[in-house]
Formats: sequence, structure tokens, C-alpha cells
Amino acid sequence: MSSLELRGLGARYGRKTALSGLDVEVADGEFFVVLGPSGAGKTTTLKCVAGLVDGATGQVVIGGRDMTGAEPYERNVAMAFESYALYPQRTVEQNLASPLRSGRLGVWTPEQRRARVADVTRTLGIDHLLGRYPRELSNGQRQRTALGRVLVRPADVYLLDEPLSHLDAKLRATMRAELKQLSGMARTTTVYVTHDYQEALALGDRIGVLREGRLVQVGTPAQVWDTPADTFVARSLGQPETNLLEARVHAGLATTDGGGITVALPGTVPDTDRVLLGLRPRDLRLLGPSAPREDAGRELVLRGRVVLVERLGRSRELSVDVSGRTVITVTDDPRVREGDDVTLAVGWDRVHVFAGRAEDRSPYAPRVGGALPVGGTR
Ligand SMILES: Nc1ncnc2c1ncn2[C@@H]1O[C@H](COP(=O)(O)OP(=O)(O)OP(=O)(O)O)[C@@H](O)[C@H]1O
Repeated sequence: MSSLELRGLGARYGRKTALSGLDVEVADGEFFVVLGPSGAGKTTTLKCVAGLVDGATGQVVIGGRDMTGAEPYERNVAMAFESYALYPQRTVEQNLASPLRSGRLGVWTPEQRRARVADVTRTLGIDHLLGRYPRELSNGQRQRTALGRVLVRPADVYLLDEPLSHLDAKLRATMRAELKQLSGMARTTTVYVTHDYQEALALGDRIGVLREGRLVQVGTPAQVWDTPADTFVARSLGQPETNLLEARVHAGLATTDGGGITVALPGTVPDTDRVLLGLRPRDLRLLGPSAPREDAGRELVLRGRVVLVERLGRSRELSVDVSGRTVITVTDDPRVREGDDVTLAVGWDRVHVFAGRAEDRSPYAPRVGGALPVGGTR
């Protein structure tokens, strides 16, 4: 059990900067998720912690000990890569027990080894496969076995690189729940890398959002969900993606282009004439055509016409034309048809205000607050 501290971590591959200025403290026993798109530097972050990147800069501190420059085996971390290797000529049980036989991890009696392997395989749902060989396993079972090989080792820090990526959606959801349980039981400090926001929200005690080698936000799932640092974070979390509506600012009010939607801005908006209003599709409630007029400003109410209905399993994704702007929302109501007039409502604190606009110098506008309770559709 150990905390993990990264101070000013940086890494380059030739002239390419893969990571820069990464600062984060992961508490003892915390499950920390690094979320980011392909190429953001997620794997590189784990490799730096494990001591596998030549020329990495900054410091890695594990359990209060400065490990910068220490050999990988001195760091007592266990890392699982996305592509796993298993010994083909050994059974699942032998594969799992092998790290405990090496002697590096102390002396384990056969009973202790069996107990540890049984613990991990039960949690991973592969305890009925102990006698099988890798070739007799499905891809998902193989991936779980390989993950088991990592988790079976007592380590100060587990480093897990997209361990569920090869599983089908259903198994992924099950495994996610099991992993959560496992981390709860083991309370071993874990850094878990994924590009899947649902995994991040479900598993992370905290999430660090990585973009182009930099951490752009670190917070609890609720913090990054409710107060995304910028439009990149807002759009990284949630499917369908957050609606971003360009608006012009005048006298403390933001009005979307075309004049359809107006909201009052928080005092924190800098001196800018443009903002983006962020609305999560699932935060918008469909009130139906007969809903009463705006209810004394309790929520932002938008009126529009459904232009497209797409099925998403049991629910439906609606594209709604609100005074010339397309707003995406999701509903479970099967009666909604294209051409229907609808009313959407969203809590004021769910109307995110981002300064600037999409084409500004930085493509990502910072969040400056939630809307004030004034406004609506024309
Ligand atoms: N060995 C290498 N040589 C050169 N460039 C590399 C090397 N490994 C990674 N990179 C580059 O460094 C950046 C970060 O890579 P990294 O593998 O850490 O990203 P990632 O977030 O894990 O991506 P993915 O989700 O696709 O695995 C990318 O631009 C990548 O192309």
C-alpha cells in the first residue's frame, strides 16, 4: 500500500513530446483513472511510473520514496498492458501462480499461492477455468486471465492499461462492476487507463483527463461531470456529446445566433463577446407539446421541432430544431415523431457557459460557470 506522486512528469519520443508537466498525487489505496483519446499519452504515463521510458523527466514518488531513476523491478509496481501474454503450455492456474513462484515477491507456500489465485480468479469470474490452457479460452477469458496475472501479485501500485478493451459490451459492464469490487477489497493504489468515459465514471475515485500529454482536469467523477474544465472535457464525457451552442453576449445576456435562446451569464464571464452554451443531451427533459409555459424561471425551457429520431436501443436520440439551432436530446418516450413540436427543460445549473468559441486560438473554451436563472426561447 502506497501513495503515488508525479511531479512535473515529462516524456519525449525523439522530437515528439508525449507528456509534459504532469503533476498529480494519487492517495494510498485510491483508484485513479486516466481518461483520454488515442495518442493523449496514457500508456506513456503508466510506462513512466513503471520506469520504462528512457529520458523521462520529472519525479515519480511511490510511498514517499523518490523512484526517479530506479530500475523497474525496484519500484514494486505491477503493470498490465493492453496486449497480454500468457504461457500457452501452462494452465490458467499455473499462469496465475507463476509470478508468485519467481521468488521476487517473497516465498509463497503452495497453500498461500492457491488461496491468492483462488481469490483473484473468483473475483474475475474465471475460477471454473483453472485447469484450462490459454488456447481453450475465449478472448475475454484470456484477457481476464492476463489481468489476473497482474492482480495476483501484491504490489504497491497497479498500472492497468485498458484491461477491458477486448471484451464485448456486456462482459465489459460485468467486469467493470467486478473490478470496482476488487479495488474496494484490495485497496491497492491503482492507475487505470482508458478512453471509455463510462468506465472512467464507473471506476474512478478520481479521474484525470489527459489531452495531448497534459492533464487538463483532475477531479471526482461528479466534479468532472458537473463542472467540466473546458469544452474538451465536456465533450469527452457523455454520449451523445454535449451540445455546444454559439451565443453573442450583450449586457450580461447570451443570445444564441439567430436569437433563439437567451440566458443570463454568471458574473465570472470575462470580457468577451462570444460564449458557448453547453447542454448535455441527457440533462434535457422532454416535457411534451402540452407543457405549461415557462414556470417562473425554475428551469431553462426550450421550444422546438423534432427533425430527426434515431433509435439507440430502448431510448431514442432526437435532433430538435430550436430557432434554427440543432439541439440533441435523448428520450425513452416511444411516441415522439419527426415533425412534433416539443418542449425541453434543463436546470439552470446544467447550462454550462464556456468563454470564447470553437474557432478561437485554443480550440477548447474554458468553463466559466453555469447560467443564471433568467432566459428561455423566444
Ligand atoms: N515508441 C514510440 N516512438 C515514437 N512515438 C511514440 C512512441 N510511443 C508513443 N509515441 C507517441 O507518443 C504519443 C503518446 O502515446 P501513448 O501511447 O502514450 O498514447 P495513448 O494515450 O496511450 O494512446 P492509445 O489510446 O492509442 O494507446 C502519441 O502521439 C504516440 O504516437
